[in-house]
Amino acid sequence: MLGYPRIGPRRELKRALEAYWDGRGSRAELEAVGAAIRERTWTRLAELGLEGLPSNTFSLYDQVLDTSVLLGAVPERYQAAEDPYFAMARGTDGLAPLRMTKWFDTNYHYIVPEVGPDTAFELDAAKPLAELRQARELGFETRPVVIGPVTFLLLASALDRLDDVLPCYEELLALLAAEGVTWVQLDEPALVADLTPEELAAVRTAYERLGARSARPGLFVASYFGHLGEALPVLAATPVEAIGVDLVRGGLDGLGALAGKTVVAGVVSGRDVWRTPPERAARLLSAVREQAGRVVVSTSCSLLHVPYDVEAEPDLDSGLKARLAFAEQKVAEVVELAHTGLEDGERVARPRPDTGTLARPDAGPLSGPLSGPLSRPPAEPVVGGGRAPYAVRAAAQAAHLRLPLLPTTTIGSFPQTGELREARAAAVAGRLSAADYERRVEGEIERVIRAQERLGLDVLVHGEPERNDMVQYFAEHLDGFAVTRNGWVQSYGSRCTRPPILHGDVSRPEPITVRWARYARSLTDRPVKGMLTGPVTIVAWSFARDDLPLRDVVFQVADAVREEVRDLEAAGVPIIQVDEPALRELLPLREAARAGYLEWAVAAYRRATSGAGDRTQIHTHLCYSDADQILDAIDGLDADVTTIESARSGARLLGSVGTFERGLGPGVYDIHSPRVPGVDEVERLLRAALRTLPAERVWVNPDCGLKTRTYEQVEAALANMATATRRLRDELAGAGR
Ligand SMILES: Nc1nc2c(c(=O)[nH]1)N[C@@H](CNc1ccc(C(=O)N[C@@H](CCC(=O)N[C@@H](CCC(=O)N[C@@H](CCC(=O)O)C(=O)O)C(=O)O)C(=O)O)cc1)CN2
Ligand code: MET
Ligand SMILES: [Zn+2]
Repeated sequence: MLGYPRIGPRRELKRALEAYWDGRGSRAELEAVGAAIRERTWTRLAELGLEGLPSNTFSLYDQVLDTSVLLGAVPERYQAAEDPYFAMARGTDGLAPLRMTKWFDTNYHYIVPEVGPDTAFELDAAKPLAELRQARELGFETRPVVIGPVTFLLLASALDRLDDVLPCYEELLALLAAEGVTWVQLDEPALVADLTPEELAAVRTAYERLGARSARPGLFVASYFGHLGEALPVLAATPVEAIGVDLVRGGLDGLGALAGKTVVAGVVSGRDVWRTPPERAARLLSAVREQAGRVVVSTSCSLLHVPYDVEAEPDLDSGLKARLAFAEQKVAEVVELAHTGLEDGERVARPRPDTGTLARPDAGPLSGPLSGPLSRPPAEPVVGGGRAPYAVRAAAQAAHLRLPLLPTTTIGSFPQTGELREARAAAVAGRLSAADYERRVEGEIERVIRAQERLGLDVLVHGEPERNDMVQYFAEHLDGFAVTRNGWVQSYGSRCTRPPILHGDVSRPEPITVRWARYARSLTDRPVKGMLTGPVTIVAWSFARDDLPLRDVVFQVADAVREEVRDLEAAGVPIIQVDEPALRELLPLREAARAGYLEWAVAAYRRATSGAGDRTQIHTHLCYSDADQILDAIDGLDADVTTIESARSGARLLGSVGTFERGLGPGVYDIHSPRVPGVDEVERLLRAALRTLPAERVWVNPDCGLKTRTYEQVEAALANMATATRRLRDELAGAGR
């Protein structure tokens, strides 16, 4: 398999990281936890019978950041920091972190490499060598995994530096060869997107050159998240010995070009939690064997994107559980398929390993997630929606809400304190009664409302204290979803989610958020906005059934959200925010499929929101910096106000949203970093926004929700945000507005 979860089966790494960051633990303690996780992983994989064990798939924060360090791309300004690695990842008091963004179409986030014309690449192979040696001491021979040069430079937007970076890779190959390493895995997921002729030429140059070295391990170039397309024949013509293909998403086209190569056949999906239908896998493996020199059975991508172990889920329905495979089960499938997985039933002449207790549950034949016609017919699109044109709505809302110029607001969540999480854990375990838990939530809502009043914010939120997560919470209250107890998947750094499992038809048995919105409203005279997660995001951050088109699944969720919007409005909530931070995430990696996706994704959002009256102000929130590509779609959502991440990339974003005709809140506070932005900094970002947008339509808000921050940080940052806003308001008033 191409990579493995590394947060630890009980999130040991998360705890160790957070202890280190808070000064409760030492760097040595953190390293020891990492070493223990790696040891456990190799031991387990070997027990499962996996033959090709990878190393260097562990990371203390992110594998792309590790690659920046490997290649010496550590910007000067971080070099003097006490811990440059975490300074790049998270920032320090005086230093903003590097940008963070989504890893292809996943909910994993990587640290964007900063490579300029002057970046002096210099190999620092300490990490891969240390992992290799640790594995050896434990008796395991491993295949080091590093991100390949083309993907690394494409992520850095610096492909022009290829000639300068290749010597580092050459040196790495020589070092690994000297260590006696026989294979190295170079990850090149960027090759499954549309590539320009220059980019294809870079693939050729890179692998011709690396392949030409005499003292080197075998080169295994791993592609994933789609089909290699035009890059396939290019790669095939280079001397690399092995090529990994994602047969779950990519299919068999063009594999004839790989005749002399080892094909690492990704037949077990690393992107879902369903067991692999054995007939489908066998068919694929047989087809590959006819075309390729040698076939290696593998996962379609790293297993980083799935939880560790189905067996850690005592509460899951046994019928559902029997259909599920997490990382351990998927590795067991790979091993099983390698021994029996050919269509003609021919056995590979190798002894079968003892998979012990980790063999699949005996639940009858493997099949897809669902069998039988369980579903409602696909929903009919809601045509046009019931809402008046924006100008009409805006006037109705202005009269109703009476907001000042440059209204201030937040994105929804307030800090999830330790006490709150403990109370929720106690309630789940039955140690705290439902009534007591609800009182705790109400207490927290009151605290959040009072804090916002004190800070002088204009549109208040209730703070989302009742939510463990913006997707899991809704999944827990909708039929058709199951949630896990330990199914954690890393999202970034120490932050994890438990993606719900969407296995059946979706419906909303009763209102979900209304009682909390009502309670919040009862505490204040200021407008409070209701807070919902949008249908695309709920599905994107769950593991969705794959027996229905994604569009139909999203529409089912949209109908449930629509009911909730209606109920909030009926309860008198004047502003309703429906978040779609994952709208961009599901954008197909290839251009040809994008318009089709955006059309139904936007239709789903409108279906969810268009039941609201004109006087109800609909907000949406998106948080990624590269919104440029989908601006028309964001516009198509037809939300009255859009709040969007921009603190770290303001200028670029503002350049493209200048034409946006409704309310817009470009984020002025980067909430992903513990750093508190100063008044001047916020003011500068606001001034930049006011240069491109008319003041009447500008909102003032952070980049995203505040749940990962502390109250101390949040209150200081929001106070600065409010002060900067007042300065600009006064200035605009003085200028005769
Ligand atoms: N699903 C999802 N994807 C997203 C985001 C998001 O908010 N949700 N935001 C963007 C960035 N990604 C993020 C992902 C996770 C978190 C995050 O804060 N995760 C929390 C866990 C959230 C959660 O499920 N909390 C539960 C469980 C908390 C917990 O750990 N409880 C303890 C016990 C209590 C304690 O002692 O603290 C335990 O179970 O052991 C709860 O609050 O109930 C974390 O890693 O710390 C933030 C952003 C993009 N993708
Ligand atoms: C990842 S987008 C988060 C939006 C959500 N309303 C929050 O504030 O947490
Ligand atoms: Zn957000």
